[in-house]
Amino acid sequence: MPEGPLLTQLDLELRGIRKRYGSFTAVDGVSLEVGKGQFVCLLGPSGCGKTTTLRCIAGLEEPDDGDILIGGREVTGDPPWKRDIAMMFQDFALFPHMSVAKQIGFGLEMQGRPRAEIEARVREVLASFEILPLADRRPASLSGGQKQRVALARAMVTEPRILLLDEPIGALDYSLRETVMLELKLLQQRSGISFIWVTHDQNEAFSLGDLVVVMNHARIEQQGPPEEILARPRTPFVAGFVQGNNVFRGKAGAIEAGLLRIVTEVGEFLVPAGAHTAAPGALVSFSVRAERIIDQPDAAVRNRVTGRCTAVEFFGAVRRHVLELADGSLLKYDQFGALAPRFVTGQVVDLGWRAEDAVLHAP
Ligand SMILES: Nc1ncnc2c1ncn2[C@@H]1O[C@H](COP(=O)(O)OP(=O)(O)OP(=O)(O)O)[C@@H](O)[C@H]1O
Repeated sequence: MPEGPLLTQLDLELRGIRKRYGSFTAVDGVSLEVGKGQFVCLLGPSGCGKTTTLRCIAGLEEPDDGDILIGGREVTGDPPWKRDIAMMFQDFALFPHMSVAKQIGFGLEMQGRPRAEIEARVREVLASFEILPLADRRPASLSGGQKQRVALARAMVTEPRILLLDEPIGALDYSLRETVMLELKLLQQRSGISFIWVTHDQNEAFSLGDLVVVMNHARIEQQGPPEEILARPRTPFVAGFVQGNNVFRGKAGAIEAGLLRIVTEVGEFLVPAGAHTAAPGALVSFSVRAERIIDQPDAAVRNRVTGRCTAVEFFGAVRRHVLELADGSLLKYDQFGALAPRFVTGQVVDLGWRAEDAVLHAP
């Protein structure tokens, strides 16, 4: 196939990557396209295959099937050092006996660059990561945040096309993470290097990623910009995994005026049918976000339920009410701002949502 302009613009392309360990399939047909300088987050629960996918991209694992292209060039059988990538691990893997300046220059030394060039480049990187005063220190004397910057500087100094990061801020104190995330995003944008960032933390993925790739059981369930994944979860797994969704399952009824009727244990609801053609009686699922729930809905609100409030929780700017429905399932209703709670534990209330606020999942 001729190499068109579109192909060469991609920093990374995975075509049907499959990796087995004995009879266990850790990655099952993963395909992904990463544009120039994109920030991609691989998100999913423990064991879903994120790290194995990253290790295949790095060349630390060889896939059983599929192709890997970096910068439009096939690299599937190449060793890591021939791939125009760098990696950063959760424990940072700094060399304990080397000064900060020395380890930042290490990759350039390995490339056999002239000494003067290495010195100049290391100073430049130390300055841009604001760690010049740490140049002569050893890793043992650095704080977690400082180690993180050194590891990142070391990974980015050779200007790889792609930086692969496995839970890179997982070891940092929670209070540090927000600042570090902001810094990392700015550094990534300035560098133009694509980041492939593995995390099980959806806050990280949604605040950093241009593209979020949600994995489950060795496969990609959904990929897209964060807004799209939040607003339009494609499967019940994605809807359930992403905070704040209420997921309902039921049987498909008729479609009228573009709305599919769904019969559940707690009532009948109308959901925009979109392009879906669910046969009557087919099992289907849909979700509605907690902030879309309406308290004391008026007659125009066609989807309605009754629930008993079991808890009122408060996180940051959101007050979440948890209600038990007739079948024992729980419904979340979020209220924004530091307003008084709408109701108290034990109270039985009517709630609803507009049909257009519900999202039908793919069959
Ligand atoms: N070398 C190996 N031999 C056998 N099984 C493995 C090997 N490496 C990974 N696995 C299995 O493959 C599956 C996917 O592992 P992977 O590390 O990719 O998951 P993950 O999504 O990164 O999880 P976590 O967030 O816990 O790191 C797991 O069930 C794991 O036990």
